[in-house]
Order: sequence, then C-alpha cells, then structure tokens
Amino acid sequence: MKILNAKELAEVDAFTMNSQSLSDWELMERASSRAFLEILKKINPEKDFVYIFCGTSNNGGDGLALARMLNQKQVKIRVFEVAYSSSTSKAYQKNIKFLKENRIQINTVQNQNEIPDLNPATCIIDAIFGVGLNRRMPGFIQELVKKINLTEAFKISIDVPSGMYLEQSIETDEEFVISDLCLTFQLPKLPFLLPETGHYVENFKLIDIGLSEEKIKQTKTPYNYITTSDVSSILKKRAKFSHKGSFGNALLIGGYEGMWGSVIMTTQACLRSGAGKVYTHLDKTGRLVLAQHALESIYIQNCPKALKSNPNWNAIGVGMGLGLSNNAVQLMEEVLAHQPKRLLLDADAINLLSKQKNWLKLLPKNSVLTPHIGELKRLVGEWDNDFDKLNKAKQFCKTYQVVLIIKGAHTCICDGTNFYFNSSGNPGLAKAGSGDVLAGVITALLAQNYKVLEACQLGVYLHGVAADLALESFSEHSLIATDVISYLGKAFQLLESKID
Ligand SMILES: NC(=O)C1=CN([C@@H]2O[C@H](COP(=O)(O)OP(=O)(O)OC[C@H]3O[C@@H](n4cnc5c(N)ncnc54)[C@H](OP(=O)(O)O)[C@@H]3O)[C@@H](O)[C@H]2O)[C@H](O)CC1
Ligand SMILES: [K+]
Repeated sequence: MKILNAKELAEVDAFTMNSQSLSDWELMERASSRAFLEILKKINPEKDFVYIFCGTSNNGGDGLALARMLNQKQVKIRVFEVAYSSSTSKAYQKNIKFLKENRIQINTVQNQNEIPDLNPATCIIDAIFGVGLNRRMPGFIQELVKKINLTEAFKISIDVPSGMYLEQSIETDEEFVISDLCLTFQLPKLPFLLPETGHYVENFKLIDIGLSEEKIKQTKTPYNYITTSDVSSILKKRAKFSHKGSFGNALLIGGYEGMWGSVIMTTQACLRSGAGKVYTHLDKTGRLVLAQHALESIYIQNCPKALKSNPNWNAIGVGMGLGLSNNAVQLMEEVLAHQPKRLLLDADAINLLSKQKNWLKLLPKNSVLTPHIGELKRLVGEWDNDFDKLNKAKQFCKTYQVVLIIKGAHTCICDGTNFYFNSSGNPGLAKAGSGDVLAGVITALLAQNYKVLEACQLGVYLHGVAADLALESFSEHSLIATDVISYLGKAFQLLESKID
C-alpha cells in the first residue's frame, strides 16, 4: 500500500472525480458518510454531546457534512467554524448551505476570545486542518488545540490530527490535536508511522473512500506500508518434488558470554521459517542447550573452518548475542572475508560495525542490517527529527549499498531508495529476544533465495503477524519471544491461504 503526500493525494482525488464522474462535494459526501459510520460505533447517540470544529477548507467541509449527519440522527451537536481564512472551498460552501437550510447553528471562532467552554463536550470532532496544512497554524488555533487536548472528551480527528504535517516535523512550540481515534481516508499518512508523531496517533483507522486504484498504482512514492496483500504475493509455494537442498543452508553465528538464548531463538525461528538446513555456531559451553532447544539444527564448533570449507552458505546471520570480545571481532573478520551471498547483521555485529567503520566498505552488496534505534544512532549518527532520521538512513544505505531494517512500532525497511513501513505487530514485541526471532525469520527467507527486499518485507510482516496471533493466548504484557516463534506457523498459514 502506498503512502502519499498532499500533492499526490490531491492528484488522486482529481483523477477519481474525473473517472467516476463525481463532483468534489460528492467525493466529500462519500468520505464523510463512511467516517460517520465509524463515529457512530464510538459514540452514544442518545447521551453524547458532540462538538465539531471545522476549518474553512475541505477538512472543514468533512466536519460540516458530519455535523449534518449527526444532526439527522438526533445527536446533540455544536458546530464551530474555525475561520482561519476568508476564502473557503466550494464543497465547504455547499455544506454550510445545507446546515443553514437545516437550521443548524454555526458558531464562529476567529480569535482566542471566541474559543468556547469545552466542558460540556463528551466527544470532539477535529476537522480543522487535514492533509493541506503547510505552515504553522494561527495562534488562536494553537490555543484552541491546547484546550481540546486538555479536555476529557473523546477526540476524533478527521483524516489527520490538526497541526500535523505530512512531510515535515512539528516544532516543539507547535500544537497538534492528540486524538483518541483518527479516521484517515484510504491510505495511511507518513507521520502516523514515525515515532515522534505516531506516538500521538496510536489509533488510526483507514476509511476506504473508493479512490482510483489505477491512479494510486501509477503514483510514484518512496513511502510504502506493508499489508497482507503486498506480502502474500511474495510468498512462494513449496514444490512437491523439493528436498531440503532446495531451501538453502543457513548459518547463524552468535551466543557468547552467556547469551546462548539469543542465537538459539534465532535458530528456532529460522527452522520455523522454511530454511532447508540450519547450522548454528555458538560458544561451546552452550552446545547442550542448543541441542535441547533446537534438535533439528546442526552445531558448528569451528566457525572459521566451516566458513572456509563451505563457499555455499545460502545465507549467514551474525551478531545475536555475539558480544564484543576479540573473539567476536575475529569471527566478524572471518565472515567479511568469506563475502557471503546473503548476509544479515544483527545486534553485536552492528555494534562492532559502528566501532570499526572501515568494515562498512567490506559488507557484501545488499547485506541486511537490523538495528534498533540505539544501534541505528551508532551507525548513522544523531538525527534532528524523524524525517532527518529517514534521510540519514537512506544516505547510509546508498553509500554502503545495504538494506536497513529499523526496528520499532512500525518497523521500517530502507533500501536506499524506498521505505517500507510494517503494519503488523504490537507492543508485546517490545522485549528482549524479539529481534533475535526476526533475524531468524529473515535469514531463513534469504537462504531460500527470496530477493533481499522481499525477504525483508515478508520477514518483518510475518514476525508481526505471529506476535498479533499470539495475543489469542497471551497478552501484550506476557508475550515473550519464544511465544512469537510458536505462532510463526499460524502466521505462515495465514499467508499460505492467500496464495492462489
Ligand atoms: N481523498 C481524500 O482524501 C479526500 C479528502 N477530503 C478532505 O479534504 C482534506 C484536504 O483538503 P484541503 O482543502 O486540501 O486541505 P485542508 O482542509 O487541510 O485545508 C488546508 C488549506 O488551508 C490553507 N492552509 C494550510 N496551512 C495553513 C495555515 N497554517 N494557516 C492558514 N491556512 C492554511 C491551505 O491553502 P493555502 O493556499 O493557503 O496554502 C489549504 O488549502 C483532507 O484532509 C480530507 O479531510 C475530502 O473530503 C474528499 C476526499
Ligand atoms: K483534522
């Protein structure tokens, strides 16, 4: 699924209206009526008192349409025109006319003194600014938003929380609506997926408004959102006459300084993700634990020998609990000298790279690095904001020709040109061990010869789905990494059921 900016969305809107012979008001009516159905699920039409704040352009137009629909349902409402401009959109004017015809009172707010008492409101609909915000909101709207945020009312933002920009960060002294629910039209918006702003849009719902799929497909954007339909087309069927050699040999290297569990979980996840054979090198003191927990894996005692004697590792995953000792440095040197076809670097492998930046040039092309935020900082340096972070990550990938998987609530894959944000997963994954499991899933897919970017997308998505499915037995609090491994099977089943 694509993530578009305001200009691209406006082009898709225009194309849709043209191809479906719709006026802008009709498209707005479609959008608002679908948002209205979602709002009805969240309010008590008999009891709630809904305040609707409408800007003077199309986001405001949506708000006015919602006011009319709520009024028709006999919901108690108050409508406020937040008059930041004297020029209004056509669809907005038409909706104002309808409200007047229905004798619905419209209150105007155009300065700080006109901000109403919000105490009576039990629900607030924020339709002040949508995707069109392109500069700082006027002072009186900043004050209004501050007041909205202080109320106990249930807050619903239409399309985008007012004050949030699609493609730039918000200054620390700027306000934006912190809503309980954001009903966003058709496609997700970039700030929802970035931690600085996404933290305040935890609950967003995509409202399908029938925009032209053809036009969306044609629109070029670097930003993408990974959904089931994107990845189910990637997953390959296992051929009937295949054998273990058909699915690759994966070598996993880590598990030192008592951190055996780390690489053993990677091993288990790799075994559960379809690799033909999984070999694991860990500190020899951990070999019995490996034998107990991953019977199907093959223990490698002498890693340098295994690297030298076998030029045909289909994929190597290194770093999970590797430590930063001299031994770890040597192992990394061996791996880099081997120049594997497919290489994944996680955890301590990334930390070692950050210390020895001259190694970066030695990484085989298309190596996959899976840093969490702290590890990313050590690799690319500090960033000013999330947009700067994306730029730095992109530059890093371009310079070293690698793929970054930046782990987080919406894990982001960057290949130097495009970004892919994951849609699956939950905060139960915010625990030690989750990354080890992800490394195992992706190494298994790399070993099976999936294209690197496809292995990353599929792996990240499956890992999140497994965590989501695991919530049928566990809670976000109780979920642990090994639970995620035990639900990988169900996650694969879900995608397999979608293969034609
Ligand atoms: N396909 C869809 O997704 C549909 C979306 N709809 C809704 O329409 C909005 C987008 O409408 P738009 O009118 O483009 O944008 P806004 O309502 O957000 O209004 C912003 C306008 O105000 C001006 N502007 C921008 N920033 C400021 C500011 N800080 N102060 C004052 N004015 C500002 C700007 O115009 P300028 O020419 O002055 O730059 C914007 O035009 C979308 O979010 C949906 O809610 C439709 O319902 C149909 C389908
Ligand atoms: K809004």
